[in-house]
Amino acid sequence: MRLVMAEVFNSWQGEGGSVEGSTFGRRQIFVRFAGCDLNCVWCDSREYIDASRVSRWRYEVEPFTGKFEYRPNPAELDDVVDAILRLDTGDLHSISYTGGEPTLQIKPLTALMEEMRSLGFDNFLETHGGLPELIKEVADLTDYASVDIKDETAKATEDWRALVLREVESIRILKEAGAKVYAKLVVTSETKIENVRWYAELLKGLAPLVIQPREPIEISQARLMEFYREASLIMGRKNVGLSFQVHKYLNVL
Ligand SMILES: C[S@@+](CC[C@H](N)C(=O)[O-])C[C@H]1O[C@@H](n2cnc3c(N)ncnc32)[C@H](O)[C@@H]1O
Ligand SMILES: Nc1nc2[nH]cc(C(=O)O)c2c(=O)[nH]1
Ligand code: SF4
Ligand SMILES: [Mg+2]
Repeated sequence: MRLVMAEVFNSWQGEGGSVEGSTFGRRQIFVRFAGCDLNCVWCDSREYIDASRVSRWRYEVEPFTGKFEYRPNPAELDDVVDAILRLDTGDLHSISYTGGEPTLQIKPLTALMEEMRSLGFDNFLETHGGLPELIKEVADLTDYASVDIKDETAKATEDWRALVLREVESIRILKEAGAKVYAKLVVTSETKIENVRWYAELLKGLAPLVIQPREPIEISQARLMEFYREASLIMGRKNVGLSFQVHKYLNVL
């Protein structure tokens, strides 16, 4: 089976903060799929959005060396499994499937999640959650999931409100399948407080929320904490947390 890959590397999870279901600070192997159907203005993986332009993929040869080997796309699934197992440092919390959007290549994603689970690994799905019908196909294979809520200011797609509703549906599907799920909202200085209230109402009683400033950070602390407070008043003070892309500050992948 073939798939269009971006990269495979070993690092620790830099996002998710401390809410229930977060894998922040845990050692993972990141399997980044190429291709995305959205176009968030602040996407830090932009070079992988158009899969037709990702002619080769890379895998780290030794953790934290930044040394990679390159292979042409499409990748053979077995080669991706080999790259993951070669990077197994014996202390892995889980395997992170990210991208681009991993659910767009649902067949190879499913096969990979099945294979890694059969080898005794937990599966962490990092998804924009905009494709609930595809989420259904991997929900039973998902142990942990981070599902984005794409704020209006992400400009991810035309009908952003419909996207948010699909993301909430994906969270529900994953929860019902037994996964530990949290929602991640990337905010900017332009994010509207009334939208934060709307997201919080949708998530109340469903899943905890992390609020993650868009990097590079341009939102004020005051504004960030205003969003935090509004969400907490609606969702409950134990169900909201902050998340920062900590790996970027420590210059690790
Ligand atoms: C690159 S995306 C890939 C997974 C999936 N397509 C998604 O958007 O959730 C992984 C995570 O990085 C976050 N992210 C990407 N660029 C960011 C930025 N500039 N600032 C903050 N978070 C960012 C996304 O919101 C998402 O939670
Ligand atoms: N260390 C580290 N943590 C991450 N959390 C989410 C990431 C992503 O790009 O999916 C990511 C990433 O790229 N690196
Ligand atoms: S959905 Fe994820 S990969 Fe796609 S553009 Fe947005 S942040 Fe980037
Ligand atoms: Mg990243």
